[in-house]
Amino acid sequence: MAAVDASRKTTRSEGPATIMAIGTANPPSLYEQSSYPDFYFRVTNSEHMQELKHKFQRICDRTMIKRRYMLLTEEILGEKPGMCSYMGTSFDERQDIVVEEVPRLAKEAAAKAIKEWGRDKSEITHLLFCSTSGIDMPGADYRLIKLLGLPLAVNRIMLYSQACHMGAQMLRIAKDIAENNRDARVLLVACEVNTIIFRGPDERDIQSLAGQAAFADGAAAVIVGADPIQGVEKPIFEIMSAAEVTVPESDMAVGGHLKQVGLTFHFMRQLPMLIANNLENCLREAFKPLGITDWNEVFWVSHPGNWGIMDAIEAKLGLQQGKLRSSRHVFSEYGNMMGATVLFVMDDVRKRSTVEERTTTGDGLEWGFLCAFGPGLSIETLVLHSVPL
Ligand SMILES: CC(C)(COP(=O)(O)OP(=O)(O)OC[C@H]1O[C@@H](n2cnc3c(N)ncnc32)[C@H](O)[C@@H]1OP(=O)(O)O)[C@@H](O)C(=O)NCCC(=O)NCCSC(=O)CC(=O)O
Repeated sequence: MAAVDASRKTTRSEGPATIMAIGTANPPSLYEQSSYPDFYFRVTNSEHMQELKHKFQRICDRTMIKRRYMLLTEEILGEKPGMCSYMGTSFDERQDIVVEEVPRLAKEAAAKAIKEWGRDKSEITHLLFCSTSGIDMPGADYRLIKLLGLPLAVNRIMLYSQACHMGAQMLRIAKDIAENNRDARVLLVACEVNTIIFRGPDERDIQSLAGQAAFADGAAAVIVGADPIQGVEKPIFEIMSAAEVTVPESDMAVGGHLKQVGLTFHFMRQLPMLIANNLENCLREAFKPLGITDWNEVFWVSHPGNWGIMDAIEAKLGLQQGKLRSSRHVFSEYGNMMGATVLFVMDDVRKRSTVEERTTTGDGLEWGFLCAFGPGLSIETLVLHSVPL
């Protein structure tokens, strides 16, 4: 028994899982939201639907997004008529793109994270990859290993088709791996290429139009490990705890279905209130061990969802203006990149903290709350600990 105890002790980490590097990437084509309706109605041959175009313009304006990146261009779409119609059979057209492009964009983000980490890529022990697009065998994780030249001994996990809470879920899984495997170094990647969701307009499907107005492409990569090597690895945040809750009877709140026509998308108008009403319990549970009950005492790393969701969270929880500054900034500059978005927000919080000469990586505060929500309704939460700057 003593030998088992000793062995368990030596195979586990001493300190908490620590975020050591973050890299992000977007495809080159940048779309200004103000002119996106012109692009969208032109490429989908829908200029005759002027009333719907005006509604789409209103929806685009209401998102508060300024610009977004998208892999798709007029040239690519010109060769993909199925994708430009509302419900044309188009699965193969989409797959041909995303199977190649998801690992390619992921590689860009991962290479930046590895560079910041400062150690050799051969010392990555685990790879966690999530994407809403590009289901394939072997998967995008396997392609990424080859593109990056990682050792074939890397332990891989690939999760497809789950959407916006997955970046946070990857952090939860990475925490368990890092703390249960001494010296593990986990590369986690969330990569979203919304080619799978692009489709032409239809006046009976405003929820799909809202998706066309908000979703965007991006990849984020994070390196997580415990007991950082002093002088080599630089901690950004420590992960103190992680949890997921599923809100009962809320499977219709937001979701999608992968079909021959690509990924369909729906969301309820009540989504902002549903999220805000359920977040306080998550906060209470997460911060109970620390005795924190004032949500302005912590820094915030929240998946934006949409502008109304952020407004509802601020109002319901009495957050001071500016608590969701990074979430609003990322949403307006990049749109909703599903699972990757919350990792962009985390990157923005630590970079802004440096630029604004704060005392810690978390806006000058010690403890932070990371949250993301997606189909289920699934709410992922993490408690983060900042480090001094
Ligand atoms: C579409 C929105 C801009 C609407 O914002 P507001 O409700 O504040 O604005 P608004 O009321 O003026 O609505 C603008 C127009 O859209 C219409 N409209 C809005 N929501 C609708 C809905 N659910 N069903 C049908 N119509 C809808 C309104 O009637 C209005 O039309 P009219 O102008 O004719 O009166 C916003 O919801 C948004 O940014 N959505 C992006 C997509 C989204 O929410 N994704 C979920 C993220 S959750 C997430 O990230 C998790 C995940 O996806 O997994």
